[in-house]
Amino acid sequence: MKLAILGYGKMGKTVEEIANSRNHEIVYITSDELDIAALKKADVAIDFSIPEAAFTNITSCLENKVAVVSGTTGWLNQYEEAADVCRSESGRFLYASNFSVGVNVFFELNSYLAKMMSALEDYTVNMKEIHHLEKKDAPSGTAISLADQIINESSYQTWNHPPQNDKLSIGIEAERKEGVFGFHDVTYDSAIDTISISHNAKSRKGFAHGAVIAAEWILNQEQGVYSMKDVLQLNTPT
Ligand SMILES: NC(=O)C1=CN([C@@H]2O[C@H](COP(=O)(O)OP(=O)(O)OC[C@H]3O[C@@H](n4cnc5c(N)ncnc54)[C@H](O)[C@@H]3O)[C@@H](O)[C@H]2O)C=CC1
Ligand SMILES: O=C(O)C1=N[C@H](C(=O)O)C[C@H](O)C1
Repeated sequence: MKLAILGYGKMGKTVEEIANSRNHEIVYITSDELDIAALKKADVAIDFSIPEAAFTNITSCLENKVAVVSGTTGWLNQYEEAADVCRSESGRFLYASNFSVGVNVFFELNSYLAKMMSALEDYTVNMKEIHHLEKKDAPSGTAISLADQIINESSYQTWNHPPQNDKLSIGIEAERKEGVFGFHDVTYDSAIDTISISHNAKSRKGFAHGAVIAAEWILNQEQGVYSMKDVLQLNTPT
């Protein structure tokens, strides 16, 4: 596959490593505004840039018939607009707040647990994420996905950060700490006991591996707006 890497920071460099190990050809790397002629040499672009650049990077790919996989967080207020551009350009677009296989299993577990807990009124849910000091956005995209999954399965209506004590809103705590690649915890608490599920990333390799797998997958798809659920086809309980 001919690959473009949009955003050559911590994730862009890890994607390069994984893509090389899977014998893909990297035809374009940028950490700046796109050179469209160079971009058009790629079959698929992988975007791990900054919140301010993600929307333009994604829509430029779609307008130039390059399939695009994005993991940049902090720009999702424009997600529906990007999906509309994908549809009107008959393009291929996949976004994931977290590409690691383990987190995608954790997402399924989170939805399942939320459904089970929704009838148990003695418990309140709260969430915590911890990331490295350079992270620009808070709460993390993954934490927002986890909160949205709980909202879909329960009477919670929204989330807030920093956390407030509110029966209708899920409190999300965010901590920034040297060397943490990504930690997420969902806790249900009552006067009697506590139930917690958590995921801890040991490096950035899982995120980059998932993004390259998604790029390989989207290369063989028809036009559409996709998620990691489509790629992984996890065997989830109903
Ligand atoms: N979905 C997932 O699995 C994961 C998502 N992320 C997200 O990916 C993003 C990048 O993370 P890191 O690599 O850690 O950040 P980073 O700060 O190390 O790298 C971002 C890079 O983008 C570059 N950049 C700035 N303007 C650009 C533009 N117009 N076009 C292309 N690149 C541009 C910056 O110069 C920098 O090199 C963040 O939003 C982060 O939250 C990070 C890890 C996993
Ligand atoms: O910035 C990061 O590093 C990460 N960002 C993503 C997020 O915001 O959820 C995914 C992962 O947790 C690492």
